[in-house]
Amino acid sequence: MEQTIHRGLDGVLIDTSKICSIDGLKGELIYRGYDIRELADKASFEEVIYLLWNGELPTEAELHSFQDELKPHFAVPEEVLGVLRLFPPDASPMHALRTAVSALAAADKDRDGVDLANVRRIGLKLTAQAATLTAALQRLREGKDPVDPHPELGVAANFLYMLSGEEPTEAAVRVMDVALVLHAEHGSNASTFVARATASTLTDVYSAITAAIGSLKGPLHGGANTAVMQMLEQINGVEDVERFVLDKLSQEKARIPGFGHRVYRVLDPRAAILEGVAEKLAAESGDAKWFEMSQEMERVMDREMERRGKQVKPNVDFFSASVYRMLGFPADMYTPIFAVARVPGWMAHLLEQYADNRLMRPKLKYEGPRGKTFVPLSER
Ligand SMILES: CC(=O)SCCNC(=O)CCNC(=O)[C@H](O)C(C)(C)COP(=O)(O)OP(=O)(O)OC[C@H]1O[C@@H](n2cnc3c(N)ncnc32)[C@H](O)[C@@H]1OP(=O)(O)O
Ligand SMILES: O=C([O-])CC(=O)C(=O)O
Repeated sequence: MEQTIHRGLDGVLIDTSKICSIDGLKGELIYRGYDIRELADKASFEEVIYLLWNGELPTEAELHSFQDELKPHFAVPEEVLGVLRLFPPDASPMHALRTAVSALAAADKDRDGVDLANVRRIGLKLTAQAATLTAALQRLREGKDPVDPHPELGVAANFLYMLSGEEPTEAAVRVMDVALVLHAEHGSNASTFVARATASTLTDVYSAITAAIGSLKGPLHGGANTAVMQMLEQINGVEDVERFVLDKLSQEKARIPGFGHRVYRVLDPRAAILEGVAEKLAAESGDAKWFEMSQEMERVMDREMERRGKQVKPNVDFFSASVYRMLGFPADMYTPIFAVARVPGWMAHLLEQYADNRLMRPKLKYEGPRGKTFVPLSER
């Protein structure tokens, strides 16, 4: 029987889900019924985590009790901080984060349980500890000791606190919160699919999240935010953007990081929000260089893609790069920060997967040889 091949699983529905809806033609992103624009404007990261895991926004009392549940989980065992020290400074921080998250299983007696209460407990732990590990990693790369988590702060504020050792301003926490909310969830993207496929064997949460971090690292996925800043750093100001883009596009199979998306044919709504955040930060800081270069690149790409008849617009990784730059983060830390934001999204999908599991096992169309005669080793 002739079977259709969907390379890259393009357009393939693998299951039903109640978590996230994306309309790539309208540029619409919805978490559990709420438009991302409204959530980015009005909700904290913790409210969004609660929403993703429970299907409803929390009441004030529910939010406080959720925050209280999360706070004790930030501390990371000393041995796991030691895992971060194993990596040389020039290794991608995603290798260190992935390995340390995997090592967190060592200190967890109930590391294998996939009943929903245990999955949720590990979800709280990984949400808090991904932030701690990412901040600690950056401190170690700067030759400084990690800062213990603040017992009273949530994810955005604690992350900034553990980076600098100082309580962050309300404005910085708000920008961080918006970035975390925007990156928290995006349907069956590559890393979430990997998390769900891994969990579908009924293996543990640590294995699924470790696999997802490995998938997020790639330059076609979360790794693109680092690649965007590394690209901007190669360009000599706004005047040089057009030359750079045209040079790049003249190369075969060239991809400009931060542009294009498997689902969006119009502007990614998260990119539009981050563009606004970047513009505001540029005006406040007086350092508009990265924002202006990004805007010029968007203009040149719009013109060139339209000329080529392609619908390729900025994605979430494009303007997050200049936002993170203005918050003072080094380029290669952008993808670990994406992972911190995405852990709760992955966890929402693991809760859904474990609640009603079916082993994921697609097929490949075999096109190799058949009927070969085995020749003994001594005669080959
Ligand atoms: C959080 C996230 O994961 S968001 C995505 C982050 N990734 C990036 O920013 C990396 C750069 N972008 C890309 O490589 C791609 O756009 C992807 C991988 C994200 C999506 O790829 P696909 O859905 O497979 O689209 P595909 O690669 O088929 O592109 C369609 C056309 O647009 C063009 N195109 C797509 N993205 C780009 C880009 N970034 N730069 C230049 N041209 C592009 C391609 O040349 C292609 O044309 P062709 O059919 O003539 O070859
Ligand atoms: O949905 C995708 O393919 C990639 C993406 O934007 C995300 O994971 O945020």
